[in-house]
Amino acid sequence: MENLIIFTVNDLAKVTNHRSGEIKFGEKMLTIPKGTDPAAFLKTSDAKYVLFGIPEDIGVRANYGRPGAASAWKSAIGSIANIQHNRFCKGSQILVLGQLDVRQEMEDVEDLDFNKFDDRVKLSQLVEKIDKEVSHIIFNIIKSGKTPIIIGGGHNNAYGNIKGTALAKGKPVNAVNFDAHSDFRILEGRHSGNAFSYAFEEGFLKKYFIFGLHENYTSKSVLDIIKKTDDRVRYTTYDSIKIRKEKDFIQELVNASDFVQTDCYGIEIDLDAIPNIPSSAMTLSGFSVEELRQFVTFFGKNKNAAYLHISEGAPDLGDEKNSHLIGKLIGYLVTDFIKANNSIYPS
Ligand SMILES: N=CN[C@@H](CCC(=O)O)C(=O)O
Repeated sequence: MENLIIFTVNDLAKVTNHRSGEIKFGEKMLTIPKGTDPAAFLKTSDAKYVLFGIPEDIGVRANYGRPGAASAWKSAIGSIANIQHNRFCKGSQILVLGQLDVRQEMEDVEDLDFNKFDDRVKLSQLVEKIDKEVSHIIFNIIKSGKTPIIIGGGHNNAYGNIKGTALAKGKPVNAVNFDAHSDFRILEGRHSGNAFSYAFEEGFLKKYFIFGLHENYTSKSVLDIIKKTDDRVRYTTYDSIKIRKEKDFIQELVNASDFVQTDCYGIEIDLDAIPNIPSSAMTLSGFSVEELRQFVTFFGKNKNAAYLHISEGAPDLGDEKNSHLIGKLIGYLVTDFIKANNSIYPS
């Protein structure tokens, strides 16, 4: 895991705002001790959950999107460190592994232009490079018996999560994706819009459920492909649940769960499904934060939940004075997941 920037105990101290009489997550979360091999430490650590950041937006750039998702990790770790450690959720269950080292790659893409074919090829090649690193790190976390909590980055990283999980489990895995988009676009070179189609095509993804697809942003060709693979790829639309009210939110959670829980599954979240959250494909219409939290709680309390990935949040695209809000939202989702997951595996 050489392309990893380890999050040290000093880094944690810097982002934790200490107050007397209170205990914050930052005072309880574990870090990799200096000079220790992270892969070896993972195997011996008591933590059940491993926090891993991917501060990149190269996949978003390769998908003609608006950069900014690289800033979510910093915002998230700053918020998570300041959550209260109490009877409801304990920071000591979390090991903060660190972030993928994408500094050079982020510099390399600064002047690339999506409209130029050669630049697009370069962007996709860099996404493939990140895919390899992500899958290797996720493989190591899962092999050590821990549950990864991944903070993106673009939704391109779903590919590495799925591949790493499948390789660690020795079989293809399932995924449930809370998203306005299918990310099942054609195999035209890697980007943030085709993580699931690549993982499916390459045999790492067995069954895939897209929860809350926006009908306006899903092409006829993708809908046709999904229709042909109904035994393995299914969806429910946001419009059918919240606008036309043809379907019930809770019943749809149950349907999605019945579909994916037959095997290990990843929980994928794209924050562009939530109104007003700064992201590349930001929207004013979509599920509420509370519905997203219910979704995470519902899927997190299943023994087959293998990981949680929160992607596409882009504090840099939002109001400078409130850039902490995405981190705060991510903090809620992380603790919802841990609380739900703990209810099936109490420590
Ligand atoms: N992961 C997001 N994929 C969406 C949004 C693209 C964007 O605007 O960034 C898609 O490909 O449609």
